[in-house]
Amino acid sequence: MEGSSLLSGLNSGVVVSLIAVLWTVVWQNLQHLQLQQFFGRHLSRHARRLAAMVDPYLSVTIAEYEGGRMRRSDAFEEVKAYLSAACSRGVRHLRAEGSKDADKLVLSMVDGEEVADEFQGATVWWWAYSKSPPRSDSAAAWFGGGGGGAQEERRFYRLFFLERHRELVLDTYLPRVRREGRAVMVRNRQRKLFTNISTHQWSDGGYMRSAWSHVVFEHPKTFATLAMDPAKKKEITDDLDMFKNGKEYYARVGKAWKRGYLLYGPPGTGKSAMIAAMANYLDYDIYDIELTSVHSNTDLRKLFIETTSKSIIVIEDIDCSLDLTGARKKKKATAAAEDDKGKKDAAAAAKAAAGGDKKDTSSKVTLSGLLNFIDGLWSACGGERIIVFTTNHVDRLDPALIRRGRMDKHIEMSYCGYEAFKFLAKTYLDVDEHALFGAVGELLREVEMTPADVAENLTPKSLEDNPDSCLAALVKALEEAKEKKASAGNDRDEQEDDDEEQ
Ligand SMILES: Nc1ncnc2c1ncn2[C@@H]1O[C@H](COP(=O)(O)OP(=O)(O)OP(=O)(O)O)[C@@H](O)[C@H]1O
Ligand SMILES: [Mg+2]
Repeated sequence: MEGSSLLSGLNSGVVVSLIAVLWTVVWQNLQHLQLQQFFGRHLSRHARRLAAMVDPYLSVTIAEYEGGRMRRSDAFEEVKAYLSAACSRGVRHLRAEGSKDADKLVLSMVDGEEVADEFQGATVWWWAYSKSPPRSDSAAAWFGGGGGGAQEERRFYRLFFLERHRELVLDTYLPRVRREGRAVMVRNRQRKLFTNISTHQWSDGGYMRSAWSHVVFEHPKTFATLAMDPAKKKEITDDLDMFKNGKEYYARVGKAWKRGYLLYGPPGTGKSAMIAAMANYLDYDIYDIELTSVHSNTDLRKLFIETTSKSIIVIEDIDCSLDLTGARKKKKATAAAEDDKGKKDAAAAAKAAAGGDKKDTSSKVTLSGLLNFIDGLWSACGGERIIVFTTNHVDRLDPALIRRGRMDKHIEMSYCGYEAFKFLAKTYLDVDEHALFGAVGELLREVEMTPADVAENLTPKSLEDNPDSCLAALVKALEEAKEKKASAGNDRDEQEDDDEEQ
């Protein structure tokens, strides 16, 4: 009793100083023994515990998931990035991830590691730890496959500091950590291409890490290699610039910071290529949603909430992946099956028809669910998102879906014109002028050929190929397409005559 009252009577600051002196002596001796690395960590932890008896430590815990576990915490990522710089100094066991620079690694502490940081004369300690998710092993095994790794543990960073540094740490140090963490993240950022994990594989109620899995996005397509009318291209890049720099504008007019693009046109006209070019231009991530594997409107919302800002959310072939208007739509899609051009829709219609009977595999995402996804209350979460829909048949889409305000900009991707051809010739063959350009221009006016087909014809197929042979191949392909078109026209005329006679 006497001892404890004596201890409590002492000024806590004096005790800490005493311990610090003792500690320095022990430390310097240990250095000679080269055991500092090993003992240092353990002793420092014990010394801290001892000191905590008289001058209590406070702690702040930063969890990987917050807000009802719906979204990965930004603060966690920022602390992780901040510590990656500190890590190279004092930590012995590190976790490594790839970075933008192919030769470099981004390092972070493994669980159980601790690192000290100095700030304006105060020492603070960061400790990384994790906890197992509270659910059964069988459920964990179930979700093992997805890139989200649902069986993985929940991770935390805990910051310890002395009570007398409370204000300094909370008001100055932590905001600085977040700021610096963000700067490190920008430096190391690799762009990612996300795809949604089928909702059938989501956890039912248990702890779930992510609804998305991702790969590093490394598509080479840029606006510089996208063949289209230069004026149109400029219009699109200007629009993207306005969006990217429009934070204040959107706040002023009271709109969520997002923009919808509808890309429509025949297959092979560069819709997907345009999305890749947009992502490269803006330096955004891409979230590619496969709607057929989204089970319900609620799941769609969850997917949306998990997207981060500075991203492009893409739904390709929107008319095929969603049965927007029920039975009427299905009939239309089946009719399209007879249409030569609608091969893709036919496959999708067949898939929808086959899937329609099996209740648990069909998507129950509805038009209203999708509209809510685009401009409901949730769409304002996070900000700075572009939503892109692509379709081959714009006329099949519900007007509500594509009205301005939802899909703000409609971009038609069309067959290859002369300007686009010249651009492709320059890109693929490095020629600005050629005797065959005139013939190609003439033919392109008469037959419709997609930029994808033109590009394929201009691609050298062997070492002997040169601009002359590639352009000749293109002219040949265009002439064949013209003949085919003419004979198809003749056949149709004959058929019509027969019908009339009958
Ligand atoms: N305008 C273009 N400029 C340069 N390359 C193009 C262009 N259009 C298409 N291509 C090339 O043709 C190929 C097919 O294009 P892409 O996949 O973008 O077509 P799409 O419009 O998305 O077709 P689908 O409707 O079938 O999805 C790509 O390799 C792309 O690089
Ligand atoms: Mg495409």
